[in-house]
Amino acid sequence: MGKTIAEKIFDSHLRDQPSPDNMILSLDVVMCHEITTPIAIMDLMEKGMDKVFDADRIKAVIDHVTPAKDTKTATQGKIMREWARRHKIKDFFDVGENGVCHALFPEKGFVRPGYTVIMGDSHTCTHGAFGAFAAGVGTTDLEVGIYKGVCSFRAPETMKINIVGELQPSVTAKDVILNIIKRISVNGATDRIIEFTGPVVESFNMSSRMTLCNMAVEAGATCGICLPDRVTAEYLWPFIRNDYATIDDAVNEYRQYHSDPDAEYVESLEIDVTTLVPQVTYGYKPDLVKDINEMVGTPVDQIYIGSCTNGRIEDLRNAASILKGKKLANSVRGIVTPATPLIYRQALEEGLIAIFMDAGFCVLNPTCGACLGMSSGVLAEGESCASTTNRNFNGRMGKGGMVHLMSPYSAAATALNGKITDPRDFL
Ligand SMILES: CC(C)[C@H](C(=O)O)[C@@H](O)C(=O)O
Ligand code: SF4
Repeated sequence: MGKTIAEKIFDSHLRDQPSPDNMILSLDVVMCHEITTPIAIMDLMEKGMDKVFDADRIKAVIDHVTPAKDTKTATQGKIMREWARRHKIKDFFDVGENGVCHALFPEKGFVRPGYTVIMGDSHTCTHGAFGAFAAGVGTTDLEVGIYKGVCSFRAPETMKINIVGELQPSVTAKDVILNIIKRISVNGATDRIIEFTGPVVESFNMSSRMTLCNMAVEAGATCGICLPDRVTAEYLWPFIRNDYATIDDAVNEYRQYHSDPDAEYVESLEIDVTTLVPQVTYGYKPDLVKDINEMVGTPVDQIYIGSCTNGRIEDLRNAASILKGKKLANSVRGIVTPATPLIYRQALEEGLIAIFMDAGFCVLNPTCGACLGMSSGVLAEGESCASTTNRNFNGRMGKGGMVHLMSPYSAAATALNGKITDPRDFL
């Protein structure tokens, strides 16, 4: 019987299998940020187990609230910083070099096809865009991962979503994934891996693939995964050029991870995106999604462009293409957060930062901040935000606040009118 990509990755990393549904895998990368890792560090210290399995395989960043906003977040940063120094973790990113983990780590080339990756963060699924198995875990698993470099998973069950058709201008990966979550619901992929396949995914660059995989968890999935191909190899080329004579060699090797034609899936769906229009959420769950035309005119108070979902250069370019030479409405405030320092620099060099500033946006340093309502753009009660992020839970960006998830194109169009606006009006 054939195997899926996830089954192949599990097979190649299997250390032990105490029961059919308890597969202990070796880990290639353990990622850490300052919200969940300090708890694990403190616990390991208390148990006299302050050790890391392999300092080179640990990647750490202070990203959620940075620079620190108060004593609590400053302490979290301090614990991470001291731990990274103590264990000589060289890939540790502190103020000035730090960016949103799921944008920064791919940019550094830390994730490769066939890898196993964990992090104490639910959007770790983003890294599946590289053909890796990447899952968010709780504190106990994180501790074991840091200490021993292994993690226990259930046997993988994969749901295949084949995306076909042709996207219309200003309809993006964000609209595709919002529409998928709408169709399958927030529980549609619970405890499953979503394998995204088909010509639309193949045509996506890594940034769009990351957007797609990023929100797999919003449908309950453990991981989203794309098959690694030439696009993946080209993105990774600066990091793998010493390992392969040519890009073709890398592409050929990556083929070993592709799911076999006779692999078994728990469910297979096909989605034709040809008639898909921009999508927007309207409630407190990411599956409460409407076509944008049904939401047009809904007033908002804030626009937020950033996060691990849509804070990459492509996203800033898309938003800037609509904002260029225009001003945001008087009734709204706009915030843009390039997800990493490199993206920030690129945006500066390309003149995008000037476009945002001329439009009246506040440009922030790379951080999660307002995405999870912790800093830098928290909403007041009763306020709403047009946001390129991934979660619209009640109070997500501030108690009593409402979040409308949408693409950077839609957020930019909405900024100009102060109410939800179809970006196709600006084509
Ligand atoms: C703080 C962290 C644990 C959390 C997560 O796991 O996703 C955050 O990144 C989020 O998006 O809500
Ligand atoms: S940007 Fe938002 S969703 Fe992504 S890791 Fe940070 S808080 Fe979580």
